[in-house]
Amino acid sequence: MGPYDDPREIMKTFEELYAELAEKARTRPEGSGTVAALDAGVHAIGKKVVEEAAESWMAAEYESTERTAEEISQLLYHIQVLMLARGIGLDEVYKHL
Ligand SMILES: N=c1c2ncn([C@@H]3O[C@H](COP(=O)(O)OP(=O)(O)OP(=O)(O)O)[C@@H](O)[C@H]3O)c2ncn1[C@@H]1O[C@H](COP(=O)(O)O)[C@@H](O)[C@H]1O
Repeated sequence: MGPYDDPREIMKTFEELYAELAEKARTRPEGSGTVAALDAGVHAIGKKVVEEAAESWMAAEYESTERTAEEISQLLYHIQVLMLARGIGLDEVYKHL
């Protein structure tokens, strides 16, 4: 079994994703969807957050656990993009938890 045959090998945490996205925002690599989303702005990102929240809700009501988890992962991604668009760090959110 190769290093990427086990999904646990390529999983990332919430913190790791945020660090990756912050680096994308800083270096602006060609072809990055995150950079495109940040350029589109808070209004467009906000609409994606709402869309993914609705899809998470619908999946939770009508779809499988796996599909629901996938929609939630997309919601978390778009939430992080919104945080970056507003310059909000993880700690600023965590202090309210
Ligand atoms: N985890 C994610 C992630 N989750 C969701 N998305 C985006 O959210 C979209 C999912 O939306 P939908 O399911 O509604 O799919 P869709 O309707 O076909 O998408 P759109 O037409 O709305 O673009 C995807 O097309 C991605 O654009 C993500 N985009 C990027 N990442 C990760 O972010 C990192 C940086 O990505 P880049 O900036 O693209 O390099 C990488 O590690 C990626 O894996």
